[in-house]
Amino acid sequence: MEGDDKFKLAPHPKLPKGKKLMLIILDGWGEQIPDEFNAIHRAQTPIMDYLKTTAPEKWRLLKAHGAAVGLPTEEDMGNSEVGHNALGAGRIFKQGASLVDTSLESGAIYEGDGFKYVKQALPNGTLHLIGLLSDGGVHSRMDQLQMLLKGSAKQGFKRIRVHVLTDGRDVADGSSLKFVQMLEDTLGELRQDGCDAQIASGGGRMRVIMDRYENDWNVVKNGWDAQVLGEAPHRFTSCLEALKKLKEDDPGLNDQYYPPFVIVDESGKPVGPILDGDAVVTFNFRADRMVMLAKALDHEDFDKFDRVRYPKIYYAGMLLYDAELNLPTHYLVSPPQISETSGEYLVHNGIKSWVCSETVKFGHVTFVWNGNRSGQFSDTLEKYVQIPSDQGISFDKNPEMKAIAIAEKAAEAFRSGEWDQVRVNIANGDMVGHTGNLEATIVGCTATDKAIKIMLDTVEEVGGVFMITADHGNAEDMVKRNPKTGAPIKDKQGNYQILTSHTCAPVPIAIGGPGLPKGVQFRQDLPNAGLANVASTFINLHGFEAPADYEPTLIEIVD
Ligand SMILES: O=C(O)[C@H](O)COP(=O)(O)O
Ligand SMILES: [Mn+2]
Ligand SMILES: [Mn+2]
Repeated sequence: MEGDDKFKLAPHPKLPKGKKLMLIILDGWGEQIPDEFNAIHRAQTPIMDYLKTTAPEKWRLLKAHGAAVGLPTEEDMGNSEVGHNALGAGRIFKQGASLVDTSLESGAIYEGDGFKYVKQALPNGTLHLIGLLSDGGVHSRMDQLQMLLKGSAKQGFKRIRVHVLTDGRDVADGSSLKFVQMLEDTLGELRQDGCDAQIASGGGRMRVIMDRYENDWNVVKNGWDAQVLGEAPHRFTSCLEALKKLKEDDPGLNDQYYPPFVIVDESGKPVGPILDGDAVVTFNFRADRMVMLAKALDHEDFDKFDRVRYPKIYYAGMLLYDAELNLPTHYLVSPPQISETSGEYLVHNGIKSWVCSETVKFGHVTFVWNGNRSGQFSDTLEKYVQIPSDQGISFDKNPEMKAIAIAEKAAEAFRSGEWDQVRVNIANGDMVGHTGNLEATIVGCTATDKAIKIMLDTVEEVGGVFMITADHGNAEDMVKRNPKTGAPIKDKQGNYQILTSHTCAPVPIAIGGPGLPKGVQFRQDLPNAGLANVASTFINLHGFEAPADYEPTLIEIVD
């Protein structure tokens, strides 16, 4: 691995090689006003508090949303995919959301090979669109779906079926009613123009289709049964009716967790199973929660569950979801090309990395960190360790998650002296934050700080260096706010409206440890720095100059 000139980094003029670095990514941990809805503020976080207050020259904030992570607008909150891409790649790439916008606006999407393939279903095939109904901008966007629907009808599809996944995670719980109404309006317009367009099935994203990293294949099977086979435990004649009735029967039900349902006609027949000769597009641009379905749709050989029927279809993803696996084979828009990421530089310069998270974030700190690239750059210089996440429960039921287990394993790896970089992702702030359960999120954040203590104690013991940062905000704000005043918003019943989503808050970054060379501190001249500035910084701490095209380092060395 060593010796490839393209990746050879110059030694840093001042910083020595050989330092051991503990690199901790807190998922969903932003900086916000310390009020009662800030779960991080409410939690016991003595270590993070200490870092913030005792060494201001080694603590600062970073941008983690909008343009700083390649998203279309400054209103776009950050997310794990764009955050880990920026952290690992050291540069800002236009992300899927922006690329799809451009392609839809110019119409290029209909000229590409992907849509041409889908059109092979014409003249008789139905077009099925499957994806998340939301304007969260994390996995998909409502306005993109509306444009795609209209565009597809113009391209000649006379029969369209939409299989909706309700959100409540990147947007407010309960908002799915609004999105379904918007969708019905668009479908109504298409019907007026002579296109038979309808919703065919639905369900909440966490119970239907959108599992990730093979945590629970049953979630995908639920979707397959409803969307492809037209079979589900619930049958309704309209999607709005489904959402209302199911919530009446179970008032605590969150949009994320609607059970699968199919829409049937007056005779009780499902209106849109997927049949031979049909076209299917999964319209999420983000990959992680579409990969499993894409495998089920694309792979002739598939053994994760019994598909019962495997229709011969023309399937395309909105994006190529996995470039290594070439999955799916057909796609409408090319994903960002992210190469020469920090991990590749590290192995070519002999830096050994040990990387760990629990299942729900494992792919983020490995695959996404490496520019959406599967596998390791080196079998000898890297080790990726996955700790199984709890299955079948929402994370507020066990908000400590695997934080301590990850920390203990990381501490052990660090103490072994075998690894130059020990990199972990601690998931609690994000995964518990998404449940909207404030008390549980507080517990999750307390557990996170305890995990940090375990790792920093080891850094202290071994004489190493640490860097702690986060990928985007979430747990620091658990209430919807008035965008102008910032005041918490109450609903009609007088209850505060829970915020389950990420935020646009900046995230902290802290460096330290007994091994941090004297005089290293954060520069003052980069007030707008963001996550993409982190890679240069840790490359410096390993004793190398960062690649010339990376965003500038955050540190300087004062005498
Ligand atoms: O997929 C999810 O869980 C949310 O939509 C976004 O969260 P993440 O970006 O932290 O994964
Ligand atoms: Mn995240
Ligand atoms: Mn999240």
